[in-house]
Amino acid sequence: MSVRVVARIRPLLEKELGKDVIVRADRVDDAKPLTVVKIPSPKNEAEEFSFAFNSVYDQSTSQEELFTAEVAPHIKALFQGLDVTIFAYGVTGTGKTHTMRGGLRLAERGVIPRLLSNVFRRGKKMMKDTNGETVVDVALSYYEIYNDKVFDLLEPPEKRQPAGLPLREKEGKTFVVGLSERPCDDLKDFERLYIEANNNRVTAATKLNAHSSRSHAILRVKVTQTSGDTIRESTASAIDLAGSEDNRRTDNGKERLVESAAINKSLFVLSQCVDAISRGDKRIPYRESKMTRILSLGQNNGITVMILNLAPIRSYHLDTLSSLNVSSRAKRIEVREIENEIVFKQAPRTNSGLLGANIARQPLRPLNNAHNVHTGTLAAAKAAEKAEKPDKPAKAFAVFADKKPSLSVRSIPAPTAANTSQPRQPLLPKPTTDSSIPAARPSKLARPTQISLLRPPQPSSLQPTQPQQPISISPSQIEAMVEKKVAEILAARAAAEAASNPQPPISPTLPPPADAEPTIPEEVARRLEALERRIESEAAARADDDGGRARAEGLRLLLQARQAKECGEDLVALGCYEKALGVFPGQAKLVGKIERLRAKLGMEPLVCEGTVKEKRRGGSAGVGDGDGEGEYIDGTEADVEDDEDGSVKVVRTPRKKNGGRTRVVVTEGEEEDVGEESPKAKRLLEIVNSRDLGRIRGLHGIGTKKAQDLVDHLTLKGEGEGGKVESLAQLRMLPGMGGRVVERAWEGLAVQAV
Ligand SMILES: Nc1ncnc2c1ncn2[C@@H]1O[C@H](COP(=O)(O)OP(=O)(O)OP(=O)(O)O)[C@@H](O)[C@H]1O
Repeated sequence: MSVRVVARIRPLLEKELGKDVIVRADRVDDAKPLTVVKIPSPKNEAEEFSFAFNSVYDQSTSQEELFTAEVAPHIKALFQGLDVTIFAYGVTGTGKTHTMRGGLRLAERGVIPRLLSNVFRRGKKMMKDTNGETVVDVALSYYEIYNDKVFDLLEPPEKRQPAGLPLREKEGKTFVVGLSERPCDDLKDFERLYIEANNNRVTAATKLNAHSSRSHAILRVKVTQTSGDTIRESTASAIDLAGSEDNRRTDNGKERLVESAAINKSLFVLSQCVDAISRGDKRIPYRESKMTRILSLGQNNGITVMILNLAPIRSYHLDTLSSLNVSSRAKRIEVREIENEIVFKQAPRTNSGLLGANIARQPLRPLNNAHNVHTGTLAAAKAAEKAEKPDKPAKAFAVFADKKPSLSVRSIPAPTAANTSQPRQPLLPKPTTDSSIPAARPSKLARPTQISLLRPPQPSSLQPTQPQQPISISPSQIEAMVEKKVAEILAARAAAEAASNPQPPISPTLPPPADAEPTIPEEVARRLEALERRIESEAAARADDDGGRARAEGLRLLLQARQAKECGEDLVALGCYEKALGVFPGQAKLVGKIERLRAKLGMEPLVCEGTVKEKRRGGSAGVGDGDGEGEYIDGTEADVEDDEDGSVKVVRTPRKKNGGRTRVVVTEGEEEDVGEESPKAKRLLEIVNSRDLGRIRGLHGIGTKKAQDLVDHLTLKGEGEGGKVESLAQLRMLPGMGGRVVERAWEGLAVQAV
């Protein structure tokens, strides 16, 4: 379930030679490999955003290098029964298809043909090594998701049903019903099938890419190992996602626009899923698109590698930023899992084969090893046996999930074996908002796995409590907290010993310590250790580019809001805007957008001072949710314009005396209007309260009848009973008005005022 995220910057295409290159790969220090992507701020060239990944591949990276580093090491795991998913993500024309499929020449072949070649080679070797006792079969399925419909690419297009193939969830996995599967004996077989199938895939020329994929293509390679009466099955999925695109840049016609809307929507849902997972939301919106259902990012068992494809030039600037933001969040899913996965309660099948120099991956959870083993086999029986014993120590998956890091007993869910009917477990959050954690954080693999069992924690650098909090505490505070935690742990141990309780006081799900040494129980030690690393890396990241990160986050939210608006997802857009306001507090245009959306959705107006106070209604996501995303950008106030032309402008003004937090649009008597927007609001109310038919009729969107009704209503009521309208909210409640009418009238005033 770990997600490894790597970025690949493609070289300049011939037509791009001489263009302005703005994306570059970098390293955290000279001795380290490339792990950072740098890109200037869209507004201020002098300022650079940094995004850290598990690995970064620059323009010079060959197909072979990428494959060898990122895919080849997982083939062993595939044969150990783990599912492997590799997917390419990025804006249209950035090299996803090149990465996954590649060219026909040997050196140009992409991940997919190389994967198949390796699978066949390994399968043959296995059969040879076991003198034919183990038989390895490979079968392929290949399908596309086009306009949110699933079509089998191994079937001729004329056989397609317009509605496409349905999806079903079974045993925690998503299946395409009626998908064909073809046995495939060797590379030749594969190439024939694959080339033929690709001809069935929908592609078209757009302005940005002569052969743009208009669908998401999913190749599934099923590896079945039969050995005596045991069968082990695992699947490698290679996914070439269609690229997100800005229709303003692609000159798309009607058909392309429909495709594009479907592509953008599904990619938007994917980014929402990534966000929801990284926030630790209970509800992950997988089901909102077929692609996300199938990808099941973070829900699927096994290994997932996300390859972010990037174009290096300026014309992709905002799109590049947007995909950098999404993917760097996806990386967080992996980071959190790395921290949670070191649990060795059962004898694991080691993944030593994954210990390549480039692999910063965790040993997989032991029970993952039972994945894809058919019931009836020895391994499956063993897995089932384990699953049936809830009292057995299980994977401490929720290390960061417990709000209270006290030493209390936590019940730990029984592990999930693959291909069982376990419902999907919502992922637990890694509560950092960081989008640029230094990728050089040490791999857990590099650490001795027993260390946390035997080694007392080092108090000076551990962070003991409140893992959900953003890291904003000083080193001395950390130290004090650590001292306290360690004291607590020791006290608990002493109490337990005094009570002659042979069990460690922390968690009865853990075995007693190997000796009577005052060691910290494994789970706590592990937790502290993980926190220590997190604090180190986050502090480093924070020191590195605190403000830049916050701004990048703000921009990402604005871009996301815009995308959501385009998809008609007003509620989602509102949530994003409100969060962005947390980053760019008091920003007038942003407040205007929020107000209009709230009015449109029939919600109360925003009440805001500096950062927005949450005022949820109708499920809207608010800001200030304590995840640190609403942090004020230190030292400057950003004035952000999310223009209708799709660009996002960031204008910085000197910090104001009150901390740069402008009070804005306040209604309903909570505070008088003091923000920039207030003149408009006041002016609107003044016109309404004048009861002057002519003036009211002059308001945008208010015709003669509405104006007359309004005047009649106000005249009928005495001042105390609503004869005077005090706020926009009150105005919305009047007969014939409503959110949309008020919004339009207000918008009209805004236009006049400029
Ligand atoms: N690493 C690379 N080396 C050389 N050429 C590349 C590389 N990556 C991409 N290209 C070229 O860039 C162009 C666009 O690449 P590709 O079609 O793979 O983009 P894409 O992301 O799949 O686009 P879409 O989403 O529109 O399908 C192609 O001409 C491809 O050959």
